[in-house]
Amino acid sequence: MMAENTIAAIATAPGEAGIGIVRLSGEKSIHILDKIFKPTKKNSIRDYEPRRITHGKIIDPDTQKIVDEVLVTYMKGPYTYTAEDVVEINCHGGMVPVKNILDLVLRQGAFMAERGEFTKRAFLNGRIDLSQAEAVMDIIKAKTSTGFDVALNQLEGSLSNEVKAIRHDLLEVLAHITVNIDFPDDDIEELTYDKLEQDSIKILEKIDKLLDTAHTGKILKEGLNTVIIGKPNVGKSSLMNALLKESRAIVTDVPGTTRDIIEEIISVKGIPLRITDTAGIRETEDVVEKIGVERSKESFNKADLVIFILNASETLSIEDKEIMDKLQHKETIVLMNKTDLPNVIDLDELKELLPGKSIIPISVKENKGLDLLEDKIVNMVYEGKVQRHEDSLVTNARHKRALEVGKTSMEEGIEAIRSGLALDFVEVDIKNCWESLGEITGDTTSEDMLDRIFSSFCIGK
Ligand SMILES: Nc1nc2c(c(=O)[nH]1)N(C=O)[C@@H](CNc1ccc(C(=O)N[C@@H](CCC(=O)O)C(=O)O)cc1)CN2
Ligand SMILES: Nc1nc2c(ncn2[C@@H]2O[C@H](COP(=O)(O)OP(=O)(O)OP(=O)(O)O)[C@@H](O)[C@H]2O)c(=O)[nH]1
Repeated sequence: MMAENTIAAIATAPGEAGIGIVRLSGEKSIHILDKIFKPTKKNSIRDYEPRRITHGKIIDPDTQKIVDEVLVTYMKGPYTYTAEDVVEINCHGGMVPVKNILDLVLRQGAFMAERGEFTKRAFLNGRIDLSQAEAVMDIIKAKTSTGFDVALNQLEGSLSNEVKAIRHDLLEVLAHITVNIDFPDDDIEELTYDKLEQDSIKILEKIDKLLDTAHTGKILKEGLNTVIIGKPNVGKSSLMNALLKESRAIVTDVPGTTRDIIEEIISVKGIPLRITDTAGIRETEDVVEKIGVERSKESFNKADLVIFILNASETLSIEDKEIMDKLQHKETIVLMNKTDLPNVIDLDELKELLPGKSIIPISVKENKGLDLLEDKIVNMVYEGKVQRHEDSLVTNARHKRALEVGKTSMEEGIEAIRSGLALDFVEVDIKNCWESLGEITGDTTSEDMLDRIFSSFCIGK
């Protein structure tokens, strides 16, 4: 099933680089290449076997000007990334060669690929399912190697296989029901309802098991929004630096903002902590005012985790207590820093002020207690539910919703079975569940939804 248009896009990131790649996919790929490529050793690209890289020059057929010296590969469908004919032109890196070659192939009849269109074609042509296509994007966007592992796992079909297995079970139940609707028999019916209930409960349990991985999966993929809070001089920056040093972290300035919101991503045993901080606020002396500043308020409200730092060598101040008041409904880890100095904080009083919060004594200066902090974060994230990150199968909010909707249908189905409702009612619920789960693999996903999903991809993917 070939799409009509041959599409083209720059596949590599913009900017200075060793090599840049322009990729084409579709029936006319080779035809277009033929018009603009002059191989060094042969007369035509067709003289070469597919999947062999070929040296030559891209020449503008209108002006006969050399556009660049390149290596090209053509791959014959259907055994390619998109399952269509694919051509990749490896030119010199940098903005000019890729842009000129893209312009040239567009002039020769290729269409500019939409975001995610190569991967969309791989999906539409049946090479991968929807959750695998989404995994490609997660791979590109991964911020830690654990996040990457989870996405690669999904690309390999870990989630798809689970979902397919559940949908298979659902079909069996549906077949069972159909037989009973078509050949109703009172004697068998008693038995059937019992078996039906058991089978349905088993399916529900499988859905629940998948849903249990969603909490961890989301964090591994998107990171834990974290705010470090504490009055001036308690050691916030020191803690950040200490964590950064241990994590070989990826530091990013979020582009498009006025430099004042800085987000740093720290990897704590593979868990990405997205630490947002507002640079300007650091200069304000007044802690209450700090929290009052709109932006820090926002990041505080949004935070999944608050790390609150106290200075163990100073008695609790009003500022400390004002921060504590705001922590009640927040997942918080309390750090008593500077424990290398004489401790003057009354631990019992502190525990009373911070009911239910974990309090960890540390000394950033002497590098003590940081491992306890890291362990605490790891435990919080995994919640004792998922043991290894490989088991985090659900990482995507869309998949989670589909599972939740499927779960509700299944629960309604079981309820209908228990109330002894007619099989037609049960059938509807189970069918609904089957359809919801099909949205994960893309079997029952609407056109609109597909457009929405792929439009969030990178250009050239
Ligand atoms: N140059 C280049 N590098 C790349 C990609 C690419 O498209 N081009 N990829 C893009 O993301 C990734 C590799 N992913 C790919 C996945 C499947 C196929 C593919 O041709 N699959 C066929 C044939 C397999 C075979 O028989 O050898 C298939 O599954 O039918 C190619 C690349 C990473 N590196
Ligand atoms: N003795 C001791 N000093 C520490 C420790 N951690 C940090 N400090 C020192 O405390 C001072 C303040 O540390 P910072 O990390 O700048 O504190 P901060 O909370 O970021 O300060 P502000 O940016 O003003 O809010 C520095 O001189 C650090 O060297 C510790 O565990 N023990």
